[in-house]
Amino acid sequence: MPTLPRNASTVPHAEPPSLGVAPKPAPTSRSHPPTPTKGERRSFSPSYPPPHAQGPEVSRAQPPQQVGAKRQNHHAPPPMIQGHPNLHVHPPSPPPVSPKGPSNGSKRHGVSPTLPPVPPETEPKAPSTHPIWALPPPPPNLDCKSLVCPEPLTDPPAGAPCACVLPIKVGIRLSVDLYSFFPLVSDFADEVGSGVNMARRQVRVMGANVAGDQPDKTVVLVHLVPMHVNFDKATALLTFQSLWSKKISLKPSVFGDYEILYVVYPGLPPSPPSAPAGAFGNSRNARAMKPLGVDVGKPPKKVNGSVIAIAVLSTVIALIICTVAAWLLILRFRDSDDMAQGYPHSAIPKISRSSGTCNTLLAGRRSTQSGPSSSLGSSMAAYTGQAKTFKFAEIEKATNGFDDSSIVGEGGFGCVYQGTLEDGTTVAVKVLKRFDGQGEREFLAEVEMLGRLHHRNLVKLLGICVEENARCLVYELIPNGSV
Ligand SMILES: Nc1ncnc2c1ncn2[C@@H]1O[C@H](COP(=O)(O)OP(=O)(O)OP(=O)(O)O)[C@@H](O)[C@H]1O
Repeated sequence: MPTLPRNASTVPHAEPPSLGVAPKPAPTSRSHPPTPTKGERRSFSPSYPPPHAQGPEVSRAQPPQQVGAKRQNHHAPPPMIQGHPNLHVHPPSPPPVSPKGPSNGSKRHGVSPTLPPVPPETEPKAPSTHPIWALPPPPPNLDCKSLVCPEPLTDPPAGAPCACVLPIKVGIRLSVDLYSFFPLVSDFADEVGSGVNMARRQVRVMGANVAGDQPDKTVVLVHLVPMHVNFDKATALLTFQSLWSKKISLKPSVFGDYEILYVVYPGLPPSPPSAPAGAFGNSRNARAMKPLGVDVGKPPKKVNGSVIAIAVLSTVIALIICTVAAWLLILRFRDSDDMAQGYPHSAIPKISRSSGTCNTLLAGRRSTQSGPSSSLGSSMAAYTGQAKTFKFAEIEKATNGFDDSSIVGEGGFGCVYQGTLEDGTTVAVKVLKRFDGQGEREFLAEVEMLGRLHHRNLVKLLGICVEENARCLVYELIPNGSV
């Protein structure tokens, strides 16, 4: 941003170039608005609406940071170089080197671009910075004649209550030279006002200057004045955003491309803002700025909900598949184990005698098939004792269908039933309750032992019953007592 002179000491005491208009002494009274010559009015004064109408208001230029007690009044002195109260406003000298040249302005306004520059006064040497050229003041607000507003306050816009107001200060760099800008002040104020949604009378073009070392550009100082004492926070922020997001539609064909330099108001973010995207692009300094800090890398990416759902679903399905596979394996091993024992698990019906204390596992299969089971086949085939092999049906009939009333006792082998064979022989029938390897071994051991041993103190084994799902030992019945 070009350096704008803050006070008279920074302003060169240079005689503005002569434009063929004789300087006039500055009026000293507020009641004397500037009376530029015909040529001046045509060339450099923005058009103003009537004092109380909506329209642009232009007053003395003040640099954005200037804080002082300078009086700003509606009847400002005629345009002058800031700090030179006795000098009339003259249009700035043509830029020393301008691609466009002052021909635009002169063509438009009849000002000769070839006017020879007037040598500067002998006093201080002009600094490299250009002075702010104050623009003609706005028409007086007749309602607030006695109002005196110290910096940074300023007079209210026409139609507003008579109270000093605090303006938003805006710096804008236009891609037109200073000569070309002055006659466009009114249009410029119109477009700024519409860009920030403010009434025309709230926009004051305070001054303009050549943009530093860019003679073909112009820095314009604009005050946006509130209708009341202050802008509310929302309005100020909205204006701030509108400006930085370049919502002002300045005609490129007239003003060229423009650049916001600063927007200053209490409570607003610093200028240029850092939050909005592209805001740095408006600042040459900010472009190269990079905040110091630790690069912690990219923040973790937010996980999509559908991804989580898919992951959970996949896990559940995998768990189900594993469970089913494990269950099938278990079943397979159990079946193979049963097969190894000769008893297909599914083929062993369980008959639970709920009544009585004897929990007997019986073969429920009422098969007519007789003969040893597959697992005992070889062992029973080797049995050469005198015990008879009974059919299951015979044992079942003898015990009245293994009726609970026939139970005479229960041991480790199983339940013992008493029964009567067809030939009238009373017998005690032990029914094997364990259909596992141990039960089978016990069964065989007892059969082997009792088949070979005969003693008066040993109960006599009359026979056995070995069918697919039944293992029974048939003894002579010992009446009246425990054996
Ligand atoms: N031949 C039999 N005559 C009458 N009752 C019997 C006969 N054999 C067994 N019992 C009855 O059945 C009960 C259990 O007999 P079992 O031989 O099974 O008993 P245990 O010898 O105690 O058992 P384990 O089979 O563990 O040796 C006996 O206490 C008896 O009351």
